[in-house]
Amino acid sequence: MSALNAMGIKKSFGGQRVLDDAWIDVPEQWIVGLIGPNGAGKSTFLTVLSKFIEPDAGVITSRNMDVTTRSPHALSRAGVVRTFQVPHEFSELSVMQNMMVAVKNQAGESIWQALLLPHRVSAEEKVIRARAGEWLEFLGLDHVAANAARNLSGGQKKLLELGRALMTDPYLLLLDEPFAGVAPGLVDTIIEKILELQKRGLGFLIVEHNMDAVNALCNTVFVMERGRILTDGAPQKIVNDPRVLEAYLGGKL
Ligand SMILES: Nc1ncnc2c1ncn2[C@@H]1O[C@H](COP(=O)(O)OP(=O)(O)OP(=O)(O)O)[C@@H](O)[C@H]1O
Repeated sequence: MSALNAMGIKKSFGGQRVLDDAWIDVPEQWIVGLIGPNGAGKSTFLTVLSKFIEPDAGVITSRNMDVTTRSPHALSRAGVVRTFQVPHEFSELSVMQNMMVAVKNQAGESIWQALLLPHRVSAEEKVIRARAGEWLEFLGLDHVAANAARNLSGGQKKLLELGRALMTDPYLLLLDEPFAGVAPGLVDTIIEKILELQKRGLGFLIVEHNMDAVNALCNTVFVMERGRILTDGAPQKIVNDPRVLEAYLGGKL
C-alpha cells in the first residue's frame, strides 16, 4: 500500500504547463526524494499533492483512498501533512505555544483559549502540553520552549516546523526544502531526526537541492524536469544517470 500515489497530474498557470503528466509513488514508511533543476515544478507538485492547489487532471490516492478532491485540511486530518520552504510559525508565540496550537481536531481551538486565559487549563490541554514537550525534547528544542519563535535560528525554525507537523500525528510528511538556510551542523541533526521518525513508522516525501542530504536519507528519488518525471530510482543510480546530469545546468549535481 502506498502512503501517497499520484498519476497523470497536470497543472497550468495562465497557459503555461507547469506539471505535465507528473506522477509519484511513496510506499509506506519510505523516504522519497523529489529533485530537479530550478523551475522544474517540484514545489508546485508538492503544493498539488498537499491539495493547496487543485490539479487540472490526474488522480491522487493515499492508503488506497482517493484524495484528489479533498481539502488540505481534510488531508492533514487524515495524516498527510506538508511543511513549507519558509516556515509558517507564529513569530510572537513561544515555541511551546506554536507546538500546542498545531494540534488537529477541536483541541486546537481550545488551545488558543488556554493561551489567552492561562488559568483555565483543561486536562486535555495538559496532555497536549506534555506531548509537545516530548516532541521538543526529541527535536532538541526543549531548552528554547519558552522563547518567542521569532528568535530561533533558521535551522531551529525548520525543526519547529517539523515539530508542529508531528503534533498532528501524521503518517506521511511532505517536506519542502527542509535543509534550505540551515547551518551545516543542524543539517546532520535534521537528517538524524528524520531517520529516527522513519524507524517510528513515518514516511516522507522531500523536495530538496542538498544532494548529500538526499543521499543520506532517501530510499528512492524522483527526478523532475519541465513538469515531468524524467526518471526514478536509488540515489546512487540517479546521480550517475547522464540524462539527470544533462537536466541540470552545467551537467553537474
Ligand atoms: N501560482 C503560480 N502562477 C504562475 N506560475 C507559477 C505559479 N507557481 C509556479 N509557477 C511557475 O511554475 C514553474 C515551476 O515552479 P516551481 O516553484 O514549482 O519549481 P521548483 O522546481 O520548485 O523550483 P525551485 O527548485 O527553484 O524551487 C515556474 O516557472 C514558476 O514560475
